[in-house]
Amino acid sequence: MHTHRILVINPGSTSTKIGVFDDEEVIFEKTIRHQPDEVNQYKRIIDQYEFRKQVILDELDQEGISISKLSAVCGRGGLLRPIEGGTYEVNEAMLEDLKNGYNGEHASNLGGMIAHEIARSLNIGAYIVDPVVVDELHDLARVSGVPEIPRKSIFHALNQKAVARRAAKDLEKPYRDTRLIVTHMGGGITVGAHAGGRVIDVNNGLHGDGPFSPERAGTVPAGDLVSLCFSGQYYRDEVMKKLVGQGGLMAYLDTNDAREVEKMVEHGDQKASLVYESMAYQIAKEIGSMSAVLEGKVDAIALTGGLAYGKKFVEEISKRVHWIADVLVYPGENELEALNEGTLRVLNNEEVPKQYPNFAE
Ligand SMILES: Nc1ncnc2c1ncn2[C@@H]1O[C@H](COP(=O)(O)OP(=O)(O)O)[C@@H](O)[C@H]1O
Ligand SMILES: CCCC(=O)OP(=O)(O)O
Repeated sequence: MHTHRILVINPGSTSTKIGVFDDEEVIFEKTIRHQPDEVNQYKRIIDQYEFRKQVILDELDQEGISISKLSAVCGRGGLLRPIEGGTYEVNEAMLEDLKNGYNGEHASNLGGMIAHEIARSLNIGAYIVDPVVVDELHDLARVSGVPEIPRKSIFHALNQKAVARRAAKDLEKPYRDTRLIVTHMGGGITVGAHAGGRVIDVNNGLHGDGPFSPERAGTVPAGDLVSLCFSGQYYRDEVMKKLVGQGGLMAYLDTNDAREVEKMVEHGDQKASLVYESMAYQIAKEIGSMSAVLEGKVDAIALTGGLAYGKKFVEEISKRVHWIADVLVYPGENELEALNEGTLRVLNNEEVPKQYPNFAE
């Protein structure tokens, strides 16, 4: 069997991560961090398309990796309609929903689109794996209190699933039989309750739900938000930016880089200390709430994402939740590997790629 060379693309809110794999072996991996000004100059996520694509092509070029040798390209999937997990072929219906941001705006919308463009020029397959809209919510979790606003499943599905499988392996149990609270802490933060191999509850990490994050507001007092919206002071886009992009650490400390915040804390900045500890406090609260979802039967709490590199930050969370279950820490994420594995399963004919439905038909 010949080797499959796969390019995987993971656009996140604060970074673009890329990897090139020969079968399971990574031959190139790079995280390109974006300054807030660099991405915030674009009004809409779709406007970042050319910039992010060029960044990827330039990195490959600098590394001397020719795209002509690729067998497939895989991108992180974005804010599509709710679908089950798995590997999907990028098709026209999907491209349409990604372009229009069917469920909102997030950098992951660009993953499938860029994968498609690169793949099309080479006449090879383009895929997405476990997009951020994977929906396995328990019906109880959907009820918000306002019938017109059901709760939605928008989260780091790809890494939550990958880390949950890894934690289950470390606990020497099948994932299906493991009850976990997985907390992904990146540009956005999501806390998921995993039971029976499904994420039965999770905060919507994008649109004002759960802890605040390096660049998102999380849950805010709803009444005050309504007043702000109708104050006549802001356009819709401006309020949205306060929730996504300019919220959280960005709003209080003018940076979405937790390492910068840690430096401020080290230098005795009281405001930075309060805000950083408050982010850990809110995460711990969300973990506590997911422990109630799992009725206190929790095998482990897994902390992952870029923020999980911060030792003190992890301690701040752990000290408030370690009584629930053991805390396992998996800093960074396995998203590139997970994208590659999902694509390989299709190229090796172990799995048939799923088709994103044409909802217009
Ligand atoms: N070594 C580290 N220590 C503390 N925080 C870190 C470290 N590395 C990355 N981070 C923080 O993690 C966040 C980004 O996480 P990441 O999972 O890469 O985000 P995304 O994929 O959403 O862009 C940033 O706030 C970044 O500063
Ligand atoms: C939309 C949920 C996924 C998410 O927040 O990803 P980032 O942390 O990469 O922005």
